[in-house]
Amino acid sequence: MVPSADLQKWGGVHGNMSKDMISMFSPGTWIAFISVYVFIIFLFRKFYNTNKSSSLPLPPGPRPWPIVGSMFQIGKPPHQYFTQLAKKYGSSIVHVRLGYSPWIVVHTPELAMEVLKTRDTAFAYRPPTVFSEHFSFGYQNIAFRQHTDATWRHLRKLCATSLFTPSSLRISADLRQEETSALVSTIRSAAIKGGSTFVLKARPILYESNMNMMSRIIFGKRYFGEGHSYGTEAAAFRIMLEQVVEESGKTHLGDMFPLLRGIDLQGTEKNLKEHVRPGMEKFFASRISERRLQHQLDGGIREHTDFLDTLLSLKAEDSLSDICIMALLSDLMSGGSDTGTVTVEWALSELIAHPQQFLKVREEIDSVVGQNRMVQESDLPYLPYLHATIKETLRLHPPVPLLLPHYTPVESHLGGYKVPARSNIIVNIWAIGRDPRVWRNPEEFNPDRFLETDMQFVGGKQFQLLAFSAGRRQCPGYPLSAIQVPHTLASLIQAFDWGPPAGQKPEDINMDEEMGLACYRTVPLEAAVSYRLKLDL
Ligand code: HEM
Repeated sequence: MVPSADLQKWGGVHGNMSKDMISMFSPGTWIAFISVYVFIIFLFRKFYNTNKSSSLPLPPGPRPWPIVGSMFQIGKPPHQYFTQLAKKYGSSIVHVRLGYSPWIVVHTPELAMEVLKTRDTAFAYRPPTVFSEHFSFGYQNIAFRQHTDATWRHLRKLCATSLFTPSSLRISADLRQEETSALVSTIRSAAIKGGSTFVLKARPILYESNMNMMSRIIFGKRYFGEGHSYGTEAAAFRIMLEQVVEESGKTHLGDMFPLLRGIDLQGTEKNLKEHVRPGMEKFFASRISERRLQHQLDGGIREHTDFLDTLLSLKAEDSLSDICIMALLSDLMSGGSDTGTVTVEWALSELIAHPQQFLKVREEIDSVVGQNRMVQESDLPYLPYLHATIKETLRLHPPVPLLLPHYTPVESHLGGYKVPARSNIIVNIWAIGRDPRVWRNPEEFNPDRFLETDMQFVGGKQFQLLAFSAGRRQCPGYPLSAIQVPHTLASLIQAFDWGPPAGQKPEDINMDEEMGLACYRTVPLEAAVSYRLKLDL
């Protein structure tokens, strides 16, 4: 059963009932009522509760303050805070209470396997949250729908069999190549104009390129940079993105105190309900209706050129409601936006900080592709060191370091400890990626370690390298990222020399992290960049 509905119903029922009930009874009747209620619960727990996990202890963790729990102790970024807690309590599983919400955080491949594989069915739920409810149009998307829901399985299957198949990805190969070439050409113009002292602020330009690529793959339009021609529509798109990023970073009291949900003391839910969600709905509904019109004008002969075409042309038995299509579109846009951007930004940062490894990637590309043509997606299978570099980057800097929260609506157990009902189950993949018991010299950036093993991101065989997660909730966008991220990185390394800005040394590159929609560099990357290929490429 989806727990969200229950929680909201309880909040609503309490909210509506309390006034009438209070005036109906005298204080004495109330005290008697509460005493009987507590006594019945005590008897029930003592004699009828056969749940074995109840007798287990909770995992160790900070002693929670009354009511607020450890809300005010949680440090930033949270993955580093949890890692410190695990060290402090000498335990690979810890328990932290935030308000009334229990969080169970695991820090080893073995416990990750228990969450994501062995007991996947028990822990693949998602917690109901204020943001996820509105962002997903009422839990209609993949990321926040419960895995027990048949439509969730249908949506995941659609991704695997229609959107991210090798043949559908081949269809979008040309547009990815165009966007990567546009990225190279924009940086080249800026570098030539800027001369020998040119310093590139990498993140905005990587972000715009990534968003253009995603929006073209998904609904055939680009909204950033030169050559986009959708004035107000592009503005609406950007506003929508900004709002989603801002809202996703907010703490909602209703998530930690479910009974406060209806009151919305901070007014944050009102904003989501009245501005953010309608803005998203308007934007995506317009894309759907204009495409339907286009299909009518084309007389049904339009080929499936992007995801939206595919989603609107599904057979009757597979077809989706408009609200579900909108939720899926927002899922795919947000899933693929910052994750790809930060991966390339972190990879460039590490390579600038490690010039020897940079030269190794460069030499590999030059020897396979040469310097007379741009690297293409078809070259990727012949660039093992490039892939090892991306694995090493994602080991140290997973864009989603705690995965999305998993959840259990009922009491359970994990690693020999009790897991209370309605707990968030968190897999700290950042900690696993830096654990000396799992990796030799874990803090060292050394892509060579992946040349010695055949460790893959997906496949469910190992639980050390979990940037795309595993099991039921494993990232469905992996097949796209597995092409797009290495291709973008290879193109940038092939076309440009990269180094720290004048006056800085490679070892000065700051690697501090902060959390937003993904895990970013605290100081966005700035690099000295110069073009190295022929100008007519
Ligand atoms: C470097 C790129 C990416 C990384 C590192 C990444 C990582 C992740 C992670 C860690 C999760 C959470 C899994 C869990 O909770 O166990 C996830 C979920 C998801 N990702 Fe990705 N992702 C990437 C790219 C993409 C792309 C390109 C798309 C779509 C176009 C996408 C769509 C999704 C969706 C829809 C989910 C929710 C799955 C579910 O809850 O069933 N991701 N991703």
